[in-house]
Amino acid sequence: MGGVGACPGIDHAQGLSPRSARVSTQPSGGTSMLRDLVWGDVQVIHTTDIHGWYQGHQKSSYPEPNYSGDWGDFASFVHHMRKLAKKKGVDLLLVDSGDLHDGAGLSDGFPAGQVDGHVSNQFHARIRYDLLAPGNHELYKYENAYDTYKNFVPTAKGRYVASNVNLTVPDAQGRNVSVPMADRYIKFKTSQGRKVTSLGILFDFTGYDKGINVQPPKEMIKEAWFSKAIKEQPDFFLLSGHMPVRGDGSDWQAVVDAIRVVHPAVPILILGGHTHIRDCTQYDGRSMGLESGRYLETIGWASMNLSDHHHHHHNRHQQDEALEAGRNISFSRSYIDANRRNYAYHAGLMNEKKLDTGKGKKITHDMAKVAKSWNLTEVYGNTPQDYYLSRVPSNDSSSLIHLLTQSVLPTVISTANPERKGVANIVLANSGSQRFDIYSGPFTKNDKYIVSPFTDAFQYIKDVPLKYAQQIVSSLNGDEQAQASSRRKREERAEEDRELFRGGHVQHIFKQWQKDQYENEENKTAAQLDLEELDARAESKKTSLGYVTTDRCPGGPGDDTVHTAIPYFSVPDYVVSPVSGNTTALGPDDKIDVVFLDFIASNVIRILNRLQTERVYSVDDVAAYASPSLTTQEIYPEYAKVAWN
Ligand SMILES: O=c1ccn([C@@H]2O[C@H](COP(=O)(O)O)[C@@H](O)[C@H]2O)c(=O)[nH]1
Repeated sequence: MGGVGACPGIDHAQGLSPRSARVSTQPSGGTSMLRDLVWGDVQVIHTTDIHGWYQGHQKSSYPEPNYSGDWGDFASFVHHMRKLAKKKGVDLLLVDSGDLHDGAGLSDGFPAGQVDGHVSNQFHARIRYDLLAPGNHELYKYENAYDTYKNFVPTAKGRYVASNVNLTVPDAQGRNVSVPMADRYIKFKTSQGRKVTSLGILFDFTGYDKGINVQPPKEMIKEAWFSKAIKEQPDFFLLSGHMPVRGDGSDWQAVVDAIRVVHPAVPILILGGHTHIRDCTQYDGRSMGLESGRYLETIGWASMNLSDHHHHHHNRHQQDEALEAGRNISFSRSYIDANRRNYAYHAGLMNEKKLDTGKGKKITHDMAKVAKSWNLTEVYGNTPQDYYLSRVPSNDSSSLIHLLTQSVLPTVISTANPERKGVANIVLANSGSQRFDIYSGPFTKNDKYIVSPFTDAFQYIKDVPLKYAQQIVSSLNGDEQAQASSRRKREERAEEDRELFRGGHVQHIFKQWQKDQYENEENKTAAQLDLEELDARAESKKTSLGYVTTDRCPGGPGDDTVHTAIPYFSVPDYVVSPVSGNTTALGPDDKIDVVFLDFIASNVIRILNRLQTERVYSVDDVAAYASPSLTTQEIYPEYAKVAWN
């Protein structure tokens, strides 16, 4: 990695000038906080887990301005970088690793009758990619998978690769047949004439819909087509896949091993995804795997130098390969904060105004048009302050969970059933239903898809004695200390985590990553810094908040911007509102309504039956609560209309 330093040729003052109405605050620090990209003779720009965030992060509270670049800005960046690569006479490839939709308005806020992700996929397709692969979110619902297959894959012009995913589709005669979602593998030549073999591999995902099939990667490498695909020697393998580059649930090492049996030395570059983290590892001295975050916050950069050892026009023999296997390739990686300032800096432009291309501006403009016609810009109310998912303890007044349990649920849900008016209640929710911070300023329709995206309904069990009702949440959360102190329990937990992962769940992994970053930084603060530095850091902390990545790749820190880790406090899995109404008059045997999300109904019933033996609760005791029906997606809009206007 290049050191921290100003880029020659950048006009810092102008580089920081505010640009758009979208975000009035600039990204953290100045360009002196940026680390240079390292170019080799092959480089990749990588996106993964965009989840519908094509309009970028639009709030001005930190760290959001760091990720304020939208898809139009990214298109302009790619244009300049491709030009730069051409000038340098090197290869630059653009790769995506799936999960294009589910998570923001431009994918999920579509009008009735359309398919989730259809329109946002069309925006994705406006940038030419060299390689794409499917994610698990493309496969939860058959209609999304089919729409991707029918309407998105063809736009990739032979560069969408699905090595282990099949769909069942009607053939010309109307009979159902199982077919690969896209090419199993592809071979192509780069603009500098290098021969590339590519795969697109999804992790061992089990949560797919009917009509879809995913083959575990470890089975896939035994297929005859796989042997055929890797037989011929390319200049390098370029593999994309919705699978973390290492750790639980990562089968990349198995794929590398399978290739190494045939090609001990051919360079392998892997672009992964799924867990939403920034990460990098090397499988051997001639391969590297990069994972590039989530939500259009991070643009990954991977580069390698092949020319030191190996001219790509030469035919290689196995013997030469074996010789080369002992020689390492120099790789480099960076995690670019997705904003205009950083794009301009890395593209070597004088300032961010120089970034815009006609195509980029048109994409931004067209997205705004869609957002307007879908009412994504509709403002429900003005949020008075930031509310954080995990930046503060969950009993802090700036906690989103505190807001949810103490204000939103009591205001919107506790009073939602006119027939139960006057009957006290508690409202239970799983904290996992909450997905993102709420930042001060307008709370829009777009925000509802970001903050509380699920459409889980509120149900209730009536007449539960208060003394039992009040114990439900702590029972649901379990006794963690007892779990942690038991080895057997820990192993059970690992098994549970593996199953969660195969079903597609990753939230626990991302949270652990956030926690590690904060703890690393806290330890550093205590051990390495003197008081004066601590003061200076406290001052700069507010504006330099962001990811502080530690990975397994050489070359120093990978984040392209120097950041301070965001504080992290864990949140209990289940949370609850206070008992509604006048509680002073209530005794332990008085009966109240227990309201909860349908998503957690079976757990609530099980726990109630554990807490008491007076009666056996079952699904027959459960009824819809809110009338008209309100889902988790609607609670903030409803609250904003009442409390933030
Ligand atoms: O309908 C739903 C689906 C999921 N959740 C919550 O999400 C997590 C899983 O998140 P991943 O990112 O897939 O790991 C799940 O545990 C629930 O807490 C939900 O509330 N409603």
